[in-house]
Amino acid sequence: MGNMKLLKSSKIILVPYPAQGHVNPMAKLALALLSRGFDPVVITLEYIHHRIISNMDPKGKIMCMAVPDGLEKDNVPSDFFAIEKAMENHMPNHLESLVRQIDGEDGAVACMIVDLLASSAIEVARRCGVPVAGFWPAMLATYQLIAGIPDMIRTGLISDTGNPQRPGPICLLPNQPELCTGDLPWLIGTPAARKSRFKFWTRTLSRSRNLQWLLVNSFPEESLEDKPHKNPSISKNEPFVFQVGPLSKLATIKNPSFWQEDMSSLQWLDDQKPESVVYISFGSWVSPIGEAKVSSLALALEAMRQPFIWVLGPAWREGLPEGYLERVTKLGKVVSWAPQMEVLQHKAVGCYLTHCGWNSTMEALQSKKRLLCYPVAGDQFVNCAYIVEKWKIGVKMNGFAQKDVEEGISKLMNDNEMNMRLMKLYERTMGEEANLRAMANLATFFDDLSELTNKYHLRLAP
Ligand SMILES: O=c1ccn([C@@H]2O[C@H](COP(=O)(O)OP(=O)(O)O[C@H]3O[C@H](CO)[C@@H](O)[C@H](O)[C@H]3O)[C@@H](O)[C@H]2O)c(=O)[nH]1
Repeated sequence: MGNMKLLKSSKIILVPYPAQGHVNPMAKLALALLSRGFDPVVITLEYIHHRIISNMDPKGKIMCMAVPDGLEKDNVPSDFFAIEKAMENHMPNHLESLVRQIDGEDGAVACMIVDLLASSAIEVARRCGVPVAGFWPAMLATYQLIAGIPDMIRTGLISDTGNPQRPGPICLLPNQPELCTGDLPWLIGTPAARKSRFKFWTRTLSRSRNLQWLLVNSFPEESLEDKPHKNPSISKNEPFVFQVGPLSKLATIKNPSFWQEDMSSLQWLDDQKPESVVYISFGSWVSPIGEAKVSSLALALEAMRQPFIWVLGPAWREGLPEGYLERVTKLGKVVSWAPQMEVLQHKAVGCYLTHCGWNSTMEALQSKKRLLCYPVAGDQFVNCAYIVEKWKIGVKMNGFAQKDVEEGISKLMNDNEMNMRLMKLYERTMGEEANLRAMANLATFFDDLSELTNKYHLRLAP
């Protein structure tokens, strides 16, 4: 009897990193778990918990819990290092008590799924004796870049503090776009900031090395192997990779938005001509691109009489020329936060000027919209290389002078074959067959997990 009860461990704890582009795919994974009969519990830092709790879809089905973050009330960290501090110094002990409490005496937790960027939670799972899988919310190619750090140091491409020693190129796998050392995701900000980010990644890597599984939010076709596999380029002590995405297509629910979506965007779009509008958003996470660029883009759109809908948070608006918003009321719409998926699906939107965040990229593909790429930081340069060079469903912007914007839009809209490529890529990555493959990968993970958890609990049972 004891065993019977123990085998019923059905809770799966999910720990996302607290950024919109990380919480969204994790919520979709939670839904997929729910539909397989598990009870997902999403645990986030307090300040994020309060924002997503009322937007978590379907209501009441996915349990959300908070851990204290050590932040003053209403103090929302927007800075990478402030979040790192909260996740490293504050979260682990609180998370550990919470996990032990949920797990109870009979081991109710089947496993924890932890975003690799929240890697302190991997150690918590290990301390609690709970099986743990890693989650990578982006392309497998960007994970491979991080996992390749020891090799890059060994071959002298980068120093042991992550500093590029020569321009590149970096070879990932055959038939992949060529990258240069400038594309490495930790090269953001001052030399000291770059070093700290590099440290963050080496620590992430050392904690995730011995994971048994890694779930990746990308489509099986992205790499050479469709089935769950060990990373071909790296040593045997690596997790099994399960490509279970893109989760934006696999589980269709509304994103648990951190901010209120401006729904008037959709009515405004209803009044525009088909494919006439540029949607502009740089995601939730990158630092402002600077007042000069915002101003230049704003003036270019106005001079071109180019209809637009532009997501601009308060910190970004300072770059707008004086009186701009009043001047362009008919031409464009500036919002603080948009219902992005609905906007992208709207027939009035012709293309998307994007920072190339992975979720935005997948949502654009799902909506079959072409991309004007302006990568800013992190994995966005790699994503951009795939969009422009490998898949050819977008063009890269070099700047925001009127000439650049005109050239970008006209290249995009006059390329008659781009639509065809979009359709084909959509089919290959999100069509019925692709979905079945991603589901099958997810199912293999579940099988693996239940085999392990059964053994695990049987072993614990007297
Ligand atoms: O007005 C808006 C703007 C964005 N979104 C949503 O916010 C998410 C943004 O995700 P993403 O495009 O991945 O951008 P970030 O939030 O900036 O994501 C971070 O995390 C991603 C996954 O690791 C990385 O690929 C990015 O480079 C990194 O900046 C998407 O689901 C959008 O639909 C909205 O709902 N409304």
